[in-house]
Amino acid sequence: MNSLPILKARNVHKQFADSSVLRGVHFELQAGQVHAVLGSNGAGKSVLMRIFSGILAPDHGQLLLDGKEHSFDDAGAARRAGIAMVHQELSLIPTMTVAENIFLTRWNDGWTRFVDEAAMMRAASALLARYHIELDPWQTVGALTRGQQQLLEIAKALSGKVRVLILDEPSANLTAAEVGLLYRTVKRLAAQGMAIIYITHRLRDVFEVCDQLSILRDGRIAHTLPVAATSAQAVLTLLTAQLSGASWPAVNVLADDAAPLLQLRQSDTQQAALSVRAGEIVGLSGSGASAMLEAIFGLQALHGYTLALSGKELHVRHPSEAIAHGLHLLPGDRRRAGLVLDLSVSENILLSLFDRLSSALLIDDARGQQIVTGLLRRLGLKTEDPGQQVRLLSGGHQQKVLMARALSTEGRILLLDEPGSGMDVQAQSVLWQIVRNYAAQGNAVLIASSDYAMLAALCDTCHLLADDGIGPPLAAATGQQALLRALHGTPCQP
Ligand SMILES: Nc1ncnc2c1ncn2[C@@H]1O[C@H](COP(=O)(O)OP(=O)(O)OP(=O)(O)O)[C@@H](O)[C@H]1O
Repeated sequence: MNSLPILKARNVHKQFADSSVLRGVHFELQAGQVHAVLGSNGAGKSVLMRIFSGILAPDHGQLLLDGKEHSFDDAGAARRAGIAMVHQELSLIPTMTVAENIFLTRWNDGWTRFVDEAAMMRAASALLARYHIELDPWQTVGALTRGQQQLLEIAKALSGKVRVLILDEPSANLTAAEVGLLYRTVKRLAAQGMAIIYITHRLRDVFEVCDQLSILRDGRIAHTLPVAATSAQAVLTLLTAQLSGASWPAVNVLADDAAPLLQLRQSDTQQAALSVRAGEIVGLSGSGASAMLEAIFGLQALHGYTLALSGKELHVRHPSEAIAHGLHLLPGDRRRAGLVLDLSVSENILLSLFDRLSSALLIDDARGQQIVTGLLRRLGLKTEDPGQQVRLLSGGHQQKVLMARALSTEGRILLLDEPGSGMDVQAQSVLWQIVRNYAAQGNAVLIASSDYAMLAALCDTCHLLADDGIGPPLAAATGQQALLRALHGTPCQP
C-alpha cells in the first residue's frame, strides 16, 4: 500500500498562547487503511484531528489531499473535501429519531423546512444498509445503547461523500459486546476503501482493527509502523519507557470478621450476590454494570437486590444520601455526568468538598488550594494553572480531575465506572496504583468495566453481570490468566 496518500500532513505546527502543542507533524494516510494514532494525554492527537477536519487552522504547515495542497476555512469545507470526524463526545439529540439525527445538519444545505419524512427515512435506511450498520431509522435515539449511539455518530459522519473518517476514541465507554460491533463496522468501512484514522488508548483496538500505527510525542510523530510488524509489548515500550511492569502494592484484604463495607443481597433470598470488604477491589463486567453502579449510588432504582453497607440494609434514593454514607461514584461519561466544563480545575475538584471547606458562607480558599495541589501532584496532572477552565483540558486530563475529586472525599467506598477510559497507558498505571493504595488503606472499591485485562490485573474478585443477574465470584486467587479466561469465557460476551 504505497500509492499516493489520500491525506498527508507536512510540518504542521499549532500553538495555544505559550503552549506549543504540535511542532512539525508529518503524517500520511492511505485509502483502505485503518491508521491508529496513539500518544499520552495532552499529546495533541485531538488538536491534530481538528486541524485535519477544518475545525482549527494550523499555524504553519500544509495539508495535502491526493497530493494537492488544501486549506480548510471551517469544518464544512473539510467535509466537502471528504473528511469527516466523529468526536469523543457524542452530539446526538436523544428525543429525535435515528434518521433525524443523521440528517440534522443537512437541513441547512438542501433539505427544505418542509421535510419529506418518508424520503428521509428511505435515505437513512439506504445509508445504514450501505455500511451494514444495524439501526432502525425510526428508533428514538434516547432508547439506544451507548454503542449504538456511537455507530449512529459514525453513520451521521458518513452521510456525505466521505473518504477520510476520523474516529476519536470510539471504543471508550462501550461494553465488550458493543466494542465487537464497532470493530466489525470499522473493518467493513476500510474494506470498502475508506481511509480511517483511529485515535485510541486501548492496545486491543490497535491489534484488532488497525493496520498502521503512529505515536505522537513531543509535538511530532515519533514512530510510524505497520501493526503486523510489532507486538503489544513493543508498542507499550514505545509509548512509555517508564512502565514499571504493573507493580502494584500487594493485596491487603483486612482479615477481620467485620461485615463487608458494601454488599448486594438478592432481594428475595437475602443471599449475598456481591461483597466488597475493606481492602478489596472487586470488578463487575457485562451489560448493565455501569447502571448497577448508578443504582448503588442512588441515581436509578436498584432492581432485584438490596444494598447493605457495613452489614446494615440501606435504601439510597439520592446521590446525596450515598455520599453521606461514604460512597463516591466516578462516572463513566465524564462530560455528561461529572464535570462542570465552565468551572476551573480547582473548582471541579473541590465541588464535593464545599460543605466541609465552608463555614458561615466563607470558603477556606487556602485549604482548598492545598488539597488541589496535593491531589494534582499525586495524579500527575500537568496543568500549571488549577484556575484553567476544565473545558480546555484534554480528555484524559479531564478524567484525572474527576478522579482527584473522588479521592478528595473521605468516603470509604469508591465506585469506578470505566475508570481508565480516555487515559494513556502511563496515566492508567499511575491511576491503578492510586486505586490499589486507596484499597490498601482499608477502603473498598467496586469497578464496572469491559476492560478484562485491567480487571484481571487489578481486582481481587470479579463478577459477570448477565440477564439473570450477578454471577458468582471469579477469584483472582487462581491467578490473573485464569481470571482473564473466566471473564472471556462468558456466553454473554463475544
Ligand atoms: N482551544 C484550546 N485552547 C487552549 N489549549 C488547548 C485548546 N485545545 C487543546 N488545548 C491543549 O492542547 C493540548 C493537547 O490537547 P489534545 O486534546 O489534542 O490532547 P490529546 O492528545 O487528544 O489527549 P487525550 O488523550 O487526553 O484526549 C492540551 O494540553 C490541551 O489543554
